Amino acid sequence: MTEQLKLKLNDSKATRWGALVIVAFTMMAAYYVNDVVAPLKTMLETDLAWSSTDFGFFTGGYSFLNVFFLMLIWGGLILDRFGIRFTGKLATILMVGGTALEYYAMTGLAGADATLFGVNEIFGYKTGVFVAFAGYSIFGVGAEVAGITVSKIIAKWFRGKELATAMGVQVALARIGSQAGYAVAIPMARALGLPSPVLLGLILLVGGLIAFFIFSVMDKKLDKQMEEAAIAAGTEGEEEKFSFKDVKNILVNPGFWLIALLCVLFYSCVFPFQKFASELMIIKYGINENVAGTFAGLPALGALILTPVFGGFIDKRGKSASIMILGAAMLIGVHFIYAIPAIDYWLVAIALMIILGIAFSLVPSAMWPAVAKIFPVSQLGTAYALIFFIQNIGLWGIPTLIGKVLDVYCIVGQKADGTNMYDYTIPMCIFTGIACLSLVVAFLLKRADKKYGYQLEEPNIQE
Ligand SMILES: NCCCC[C@H](NC(=O)[C@@H](N)CCCCN)C(=O)O
Repeated sequence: MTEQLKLKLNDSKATRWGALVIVAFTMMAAYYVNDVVAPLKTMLETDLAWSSTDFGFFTGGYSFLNVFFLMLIWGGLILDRFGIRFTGKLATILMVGGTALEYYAMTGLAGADATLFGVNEIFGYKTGVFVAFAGYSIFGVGAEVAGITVSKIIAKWFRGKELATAMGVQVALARIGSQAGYAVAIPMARALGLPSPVLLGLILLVGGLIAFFIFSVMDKKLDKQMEEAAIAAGTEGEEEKFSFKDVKNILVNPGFWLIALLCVLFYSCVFPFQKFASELMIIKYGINENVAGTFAGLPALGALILTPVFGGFIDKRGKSASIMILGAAMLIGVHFIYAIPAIDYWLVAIALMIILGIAFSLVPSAMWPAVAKIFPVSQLGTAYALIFFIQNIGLWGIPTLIGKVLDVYCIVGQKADGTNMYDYTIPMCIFTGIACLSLVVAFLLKRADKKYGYQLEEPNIQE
């Protein structure tokens, strides 16, 4: 009986995986909203008069507040100070509010002449574009803070259990949200109106908020059980708290900088590329608009299946550093072939998307558990927040740059409906260059692993 009483909620496999599914649903909704506007780029041009610069500005909005107002850093501090339940709810509320604003911009402020408080231009952007950007920026703060919160939740609920697999499964579930966003956006927008996919995202996020409240009840119970267990073991009050010394320790670790650099370079070649990929599919490869989004979302679909598979391999065999090198090398091949003007056969485009999906599974499944190998658990939340912060610089800068480059250097004509035709060679060369840098960093990480003994090449599960 006493043994029974000592069992904590997360000792039950069904309960801890149930908790994971609940918070993963919130993240799935977040990834859906994050990606659902990307395939609508051309429709935004025709229906709302957005230019490529407007689209790049909006897309970069996801990271704007995180980078320039250090929101991820504040989010990390709030997380460590006020805990996962408060931060998770706050982050989800921000996502709901931001998406509602984005939806309003695409309905109430649609078109070039829309005005808000009598103005039809804010900082040189159409009012509708700026408000959509503001909404997406608020959503981006919520999504990123929710991301670090969920990482910490997994570390808490799965410590000493299936930690890496749980992280892989959470990322895989998030990819379902991305793929759904890419797949439904155009057909739904055509059938029910341009902003309807965003409205669906808003509804999903409200569901995600409810899910987080349910999780909070479970987590509160777990905390109580942990306290009781700590009192019984005489270890109460020994829980490691956040300290500013941790930040210094993280920043002086070369492993941190190499992972952060690899993260920003690698992800800058994937997420921002995907935002423009639907249009690339349509213009360069002649793929039908209705399915272009589905193809652009293929990496997410591949990653959904492969991330847990590669995670399992890494758990058993190790080779994380080598796997990151392989993923970065594949990324170079993909972007380089997309950049070649003469190769415009649609099957090649799809094959490359599938290869990108494999690379997109290899690197994250090796990278995120590697962070947990380099840093002690007490520094993990802060380390993830700092890495996400640096990554967000790329997620803001690259789409902004690509949008501008498209408008300034790449317009090659106009379609019958008046929208621009773009030559994507220069943007794809930019992505190829960044991918090359990521390969260099991956090699440096492998060298640092040998030098500093991070054990990245060792399996996680010792037999
Ligand atoms: N335990 C960490 C999991 C991170 C997963 C990773 N997400 C990110 O890097 C986010 N900062 C950015 C998400 C942007 C979504 N389009 C991932 O691979 O998704």
